[in-house]
Amino acid sequence: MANDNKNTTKKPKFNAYWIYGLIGVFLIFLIFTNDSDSSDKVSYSKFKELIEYNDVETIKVTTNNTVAEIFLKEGAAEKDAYKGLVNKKSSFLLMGGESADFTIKYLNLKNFEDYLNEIKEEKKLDFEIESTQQNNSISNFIFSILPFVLIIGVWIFIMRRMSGGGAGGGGGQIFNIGKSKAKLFDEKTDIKSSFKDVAGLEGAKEEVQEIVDFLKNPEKYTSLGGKIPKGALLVGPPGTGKTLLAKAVAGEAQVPFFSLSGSDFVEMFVGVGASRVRDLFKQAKEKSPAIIFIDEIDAIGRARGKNNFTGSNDERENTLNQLLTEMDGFGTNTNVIVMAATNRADILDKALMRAGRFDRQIYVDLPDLNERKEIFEVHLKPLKKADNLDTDFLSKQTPGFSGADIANVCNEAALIAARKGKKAVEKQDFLDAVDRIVGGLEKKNKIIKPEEKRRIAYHEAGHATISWMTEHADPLVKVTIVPRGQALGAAWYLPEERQITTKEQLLDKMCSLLGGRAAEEVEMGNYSTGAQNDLERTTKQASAMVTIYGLSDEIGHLSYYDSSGQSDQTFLKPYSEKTAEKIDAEIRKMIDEQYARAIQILTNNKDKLTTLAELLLEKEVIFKDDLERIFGARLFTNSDEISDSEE
Ligand SMILES: Nc1ncnc2c1ncn2[C@@H]1O[C@H](COP(=O)(O)OP(=O)(O)OP(=O)(O)O)[C@@H](O)[C@H]1O
Ligand SMILES: [Zn+2]
Repeated sequence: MANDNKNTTKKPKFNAYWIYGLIGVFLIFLIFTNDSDSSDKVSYSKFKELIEYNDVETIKVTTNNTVAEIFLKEGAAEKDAYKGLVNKKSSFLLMGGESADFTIKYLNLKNFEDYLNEIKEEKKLDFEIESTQQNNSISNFIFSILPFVLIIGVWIFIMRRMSGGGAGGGGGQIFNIGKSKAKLFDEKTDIKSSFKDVAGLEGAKEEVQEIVDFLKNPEKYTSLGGKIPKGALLVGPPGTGKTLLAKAVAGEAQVPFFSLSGSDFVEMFVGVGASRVRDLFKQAKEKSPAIIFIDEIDAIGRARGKNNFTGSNDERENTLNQLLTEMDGFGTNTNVIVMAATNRADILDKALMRAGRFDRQIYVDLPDLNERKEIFEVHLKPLKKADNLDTDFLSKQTPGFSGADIANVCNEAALIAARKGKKAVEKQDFLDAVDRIVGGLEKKNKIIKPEEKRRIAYHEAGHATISWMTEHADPLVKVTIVPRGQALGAAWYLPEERQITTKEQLLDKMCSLLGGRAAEEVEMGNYSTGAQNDLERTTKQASAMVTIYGLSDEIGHLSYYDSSGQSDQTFLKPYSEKTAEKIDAEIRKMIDEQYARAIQILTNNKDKLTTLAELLLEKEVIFKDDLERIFGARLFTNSDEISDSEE
């Protein structure tokens, strides 16, 4: 989250009365609604369980509030399994009603009725459907009227207070609930960010440059009939500068910037989220060209589940649907671009990523050594610091830190120096600040200890060495030990373009996958859990080679794969136990052989492995050039698309 909220503008002046009033009304409302179905709501699965065990006597389905009341059989409520679920009936009895043991909410009356009809015979239960609550007892009548009387009373009271307070037009504010909560940063007065303020992130900046160009000069693009991007998704760990980057785009393009968080859409009132989305886009269109920035979009963008019985996520889904509709709705001439940030792209609804929505994903990763240095330089600028301060040194002390962590270090160091009455912030203050922040980060498991870092460096160097030394492995472009998502380090490859792969190629690939663990053994003499992903991939690959592609001598030219996916259950394992044993042995043999080969290659090239690992420890990220310097030019050819990485 950006920490420079002081730029906030155009926030309506608050009149506190209506908030208190609203809370009052809401409380009253809660008290009464809770009383009128004082029995506890149970989940649908619990309900099924009750039915399953024949514990339900009658079900009373009311059609006006999608609630069904459930009455248990004599004695069932005392069962241990339902302890704590069955309610205390006192409050309801006061009002002269007969209390249900449970209630559940159902979603669709027709489906629910069908379901009940289906099980009625078997489970011997009664159910009745009543369209309105016809309860004529006087006390019930009073109790059903009273809340409304009270609500209206409070309402009148608030309105009086508000107009009495003389706040012009204050009464209208209550209706602002459906208005977007976006903070507007005006391009002329508020946005001072530019790409200069964003240190590092060269790749990401290059990608958003296109958005800047477009916002500055939309005609240039549209006149050629090109389609303009509507949305870009910034993906990366917290504090890596996603908000900063989006704001810098607005600053560079000199357009207004609407900023809000995904959770701002979600309120307790139904329909508010969707109406806020509508309002946000309306405002942005009025000011276009403009940028809308939605931080933490996962709050509304999580994958929509199947409509479950209780329909609890409806509100969030409505909000998401409205967002999708708005994004589809505005044409290319609207000149509003939506940028959103998340650190969990994997849980987002796929519909968000479809063409014409957030079809661009921009990765914003944790900074490497050099980038950290640049970030330090940005945040050191406003500080009064000692002359001999060495940013190289500082960035070496902060592996795994995000940009926000570094900003924090600088601020903390200044505070520490001030507390000591110093005239300038000194190296020791930064070290103290780092210690303090590491303490916090260690709890979050983000900090890598020096001996772990060494192991990661050797592991990655192992992958790199093998793929450089074997003919068919994909050549490397980059190796890093900067943590990235779940991975502690990674190596990127140039895959050769090929439609079919030979056995030799697959074996070389396996060998380089195993190179990480092999390097740990060669250097440290033991293994770690760090190779889990490598081993998983190797095992899957070997298994596919043996059982699917017919690439094992022992099993021969057979494939046990059924591409039609229609084979009968009994044919899932269309081989004998004996063959199964052979398959296991073949997979094991194949992997063992490649592992031994990896050990061999690394032992023969131990000096190069060491040079590479030490260089990695020093620089954290190294490129093809560095590898060439260590190993000499690679003998084998390659093409130019970057493939996936190895951890
Ligand atoms: N690359 C960077 N260059 C300079 N400062 C940075 C950088 N990355 C982060 N910062 C500092 O960290 C602060 C927080 O960053 P920002 O809010 O943009 O992170 P974020 O990725 O949006 O985080 P979150 O996911 O928590 O919202 C920024 O205001 C800035 O001071
Ligand atoms: Zn690995």
